[in-house]
Amino acid sequence: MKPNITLTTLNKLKQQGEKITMLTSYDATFSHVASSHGVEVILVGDSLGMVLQGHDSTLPVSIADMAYHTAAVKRGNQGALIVSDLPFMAAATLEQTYASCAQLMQAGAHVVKLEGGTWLADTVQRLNERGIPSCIHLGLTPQSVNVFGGYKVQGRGDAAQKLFDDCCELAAAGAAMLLLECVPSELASRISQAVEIPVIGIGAGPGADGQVLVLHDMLGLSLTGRVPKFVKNFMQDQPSISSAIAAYVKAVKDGSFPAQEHEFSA
Ligand SMILES: Nc1nc(=O)c2c([nH]1)NC[C@@H]1CN(c3ccc(C(=O)N[C@@H](CCC(=O)O)C(=O)O)cc3)CN21
Ligand SMILES: CC(C)C(=O)C(=O)O
Ligand SMILES: [Mg+2]
Repeated sequence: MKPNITLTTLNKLKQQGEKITMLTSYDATFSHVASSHGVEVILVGDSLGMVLQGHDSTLPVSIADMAYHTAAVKRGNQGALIVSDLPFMAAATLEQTYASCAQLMQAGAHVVKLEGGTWLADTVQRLNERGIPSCIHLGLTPQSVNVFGGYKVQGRGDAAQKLFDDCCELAAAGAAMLLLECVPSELASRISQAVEIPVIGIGAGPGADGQVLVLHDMLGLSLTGRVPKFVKNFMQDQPSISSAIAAYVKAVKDGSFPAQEHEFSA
């Protein structure tokens, strides 16, 4: 039996320069497969609103949905660290944030993930005091798609320094992890080198400390036929789902994923 993955494990991997692998999963069976094929972090993502529920954004997902899927993931998990998304408006006030986090942690999450910037610094500190480590998701935060006016690359031009400063401030406030989505590779590298905590990227280039993809995307399954640039179909050259997930882990570990074709420039 391998020991369970904890934040200590992830910090050690970063220090040793070994890439961290993260993959979304929403049920017991896929969590069993992912965790037993070397995926260190399972993300119960609110992307389930799109890939499981068929919505055109993540906004309709409820805290009850997230708790339900987190509980299922926990039952299949073989030692991975479970990170669960706080869905849209589940952290609008501090009281609500506590109640939402309690539901996710009691369902089986080890870490909660919140979308946002420095305005979360106080929340991060208060959650730590209450025994809840947090991962802060910055860059393209899909719950703000209506503010952005589409799923667009973030952190270009003048926005780069602001994003860098936000990441440093959240790390100093005590965030356990950062997740950067759709940002230029150079910026993600610079942030990963500047903070001590693990930085996971999706569409953030090879310089992040780890990578994440949506399970359905890397299995080549799409409802719309339009996949983001950062996605690679790992089923292409593999005979089974298990071997596709193993190939993803290997490609992240050996640095062959993400390749240049999956990156965004400044
Ligand atoms: N299946 C799935 N995969 C995901 O990665 C994902 C979800 N769902 N749902 C929640 C968010 C939404 N995400 C998205 C969706 C679209 C793009 C996209 O089309 N990006 C453009 C970049 C446009 C630009 O250049 O500014 C691309 O070409 O990839 C990116 C992230 C990531 N997340
Ligand atoms: C795309 C990843 C990072 C996510 O937040 C999700 O799956 O919900
Ligand atoms: Mg999400």
